[in-house]
Amino acid sequence: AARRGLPGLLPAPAGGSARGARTGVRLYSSADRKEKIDMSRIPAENTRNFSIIAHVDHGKSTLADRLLELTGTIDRTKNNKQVLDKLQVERERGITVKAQTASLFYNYEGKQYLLNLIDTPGHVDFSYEVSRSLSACQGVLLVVDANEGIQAQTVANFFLAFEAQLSVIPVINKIDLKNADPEKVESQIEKVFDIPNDECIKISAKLGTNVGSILQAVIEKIPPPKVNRDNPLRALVFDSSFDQYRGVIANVALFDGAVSKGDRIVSAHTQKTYEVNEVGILNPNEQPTGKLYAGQVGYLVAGMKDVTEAQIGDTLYLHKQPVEPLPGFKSAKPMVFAGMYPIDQSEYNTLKSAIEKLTLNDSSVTVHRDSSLALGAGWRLGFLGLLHMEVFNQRLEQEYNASVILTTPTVPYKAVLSSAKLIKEYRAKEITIINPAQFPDKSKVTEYLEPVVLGTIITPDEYIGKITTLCQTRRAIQKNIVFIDQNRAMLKYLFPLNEIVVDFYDSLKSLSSGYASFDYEDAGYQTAELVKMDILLNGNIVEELVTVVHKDKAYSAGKAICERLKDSLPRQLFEIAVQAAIGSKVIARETVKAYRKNVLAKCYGGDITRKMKLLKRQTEGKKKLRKIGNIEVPKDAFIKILKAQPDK
Ligand SMILES: Nc1nc2c(ncn2[C@@H]2O[C@H](COP(=O)(O)OP(=O)(O)OP(=O)(O)O)[C@@H](O)[C@H]2O)c(=O)[nH]1
Repeated sequence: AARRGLPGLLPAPAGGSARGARTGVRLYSSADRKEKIDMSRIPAENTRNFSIIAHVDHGKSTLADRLLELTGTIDRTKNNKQVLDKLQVERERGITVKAQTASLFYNYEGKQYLLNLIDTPGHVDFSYEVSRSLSACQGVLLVVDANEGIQAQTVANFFLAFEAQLSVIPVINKIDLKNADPEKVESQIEKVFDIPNDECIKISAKLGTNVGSILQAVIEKIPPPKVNRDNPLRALVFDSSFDQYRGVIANVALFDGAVSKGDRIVSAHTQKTYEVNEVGILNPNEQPTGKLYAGQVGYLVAGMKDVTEAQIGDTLYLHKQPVEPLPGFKSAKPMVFAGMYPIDQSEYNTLKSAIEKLTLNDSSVTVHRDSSLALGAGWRLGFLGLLHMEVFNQRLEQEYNASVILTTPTVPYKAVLSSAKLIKEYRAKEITIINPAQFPDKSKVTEYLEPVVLGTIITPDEYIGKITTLCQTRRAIQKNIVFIDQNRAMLKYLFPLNEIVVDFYDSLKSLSSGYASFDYEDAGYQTAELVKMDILLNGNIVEELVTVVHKDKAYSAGKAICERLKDSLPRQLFEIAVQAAIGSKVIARETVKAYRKNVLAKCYGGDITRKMKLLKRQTEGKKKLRKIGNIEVPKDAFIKILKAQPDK
């Protein structure tokens, strides 16, 4: 089953990440050194394709830095920190979002090996990237923190690798920490994953202790890729990005044959033919090699100018030598949908092209055109979780200078229709609702269905009581509980997705002082009593805030949203009624009082320059305002509400 998408983990503030500054990192330029690399000299038997997987913060990127240094790929005299985290958002938030690839050359027992390392993100929202990276690998390093031990995502990632039948090398990291207990972690690994404890490699990625033995294990324990260089080319596009000047850069893993600069290649997906302009390895910067052979992993530029041309999961082959396409990837299943609109409709086309380019690099986002009376023409985007949504939004801003309006995220509900008219309109009896504004009325449906997920929580036993209570308030059903050592338990719960999508992780973290971890996988749908809730300002519906809620929670959710909205709305010249309503029935109300006359008088006070200044500031501010009726709402008022969802 696909594992993905946890919401609510709103990361450390920009720039001030707990892991220290990440700026000033320079990649070692190896352009001269390896210009003439002859890739044919490295047979598939001497190639290893592997990935590092771990729970968030257990040290994947730090280990990757050490492996890059040890193999001379980057200069070890520099203070390298998370070299593979290239995106600005990754450096600011201190998390890996995109999987990156690096080819390492290593001499072992008189032979030269090519070790292709694919770094993967740790956060659950990005586990789609993990499974995609694994399809190009034969083995993984499963990194576990010697102090924290196995966490929910260690389990999830292990099973991704296990299901893909990859060799797993367990690595216990951070043995330098004062409270490290590698023996305890070894026995957890044996108990949960059935891996004999003498197979664990104990290291400190930070200090570099024992990292060399990892390279030996990679060579000895991970099998080389099974490929055939004599067959015609068969290359899997496992990632791609867009460069303004060169067009699409495809990351490829070669399963058969070879590809050279100047070759004519065909995309199995579009059947279009291209000429290869550049081909090479990632070192970790692009390093042209002129040719790549089966078993190798690298990049390729072939004049694909349109973002739709390089589909991730596509197979490339040589012109006139068609092959059976590789299986590709299951497409990602979005867990959270939100509307996205340009702040000003004149920016529609610019935003459209930015979204297209960014979705090429992040193929797990789904995009549908959408429009709204109040917000104009826009899109409805599907994300793997709330953090994923935030990161996408931030990347749009940082990499494309786009600023957008986002609506309240919703999970994909379903409705079984009873109205013949609607069945005809949708040409289906069961429909999926990804836009709360289109939620059909109770009188037109037989039943509503909500998505559910199977959640795994790993926690020290002292928090079990509090966690059980939290899960109950989220309508969860306990499925299982096992102890993974004397004082750590693994709990399994069936959750309605909408109960965990926003803030569950934050609540779990705070009640367990940060010690409990959480991950989940898709578990289908269940019937539910759902209602559509509108939020109104002086009687006008706020399109951004239409939501679907469980009937039993409507009152508390409505009240909390009204309170939050009241706090984030600036006072205006008149009173504002903030209401939550189901149909025509108002279930909660708050009031934002008007400015008092004498405050206004004081403020303007006859001082003309002061008045002008105020007016100027107001016009500048107008650009960031949304008008609902005659009420001016700052754009970030809604975002504040999204982030601080009601504790139901
Ligand atoms: N003491 C100690 N700290 C370590 C060690 N390895 C990593 N760290 C620290 O642990 C933190 C997380 O390390 P990262 O390498 O960024 O972790 P990650 O698993 O790549 O995290 P994501 O990319 O966000 O999934 C950083 O502050 C590292 O400096 C180690 O061996 N010892």
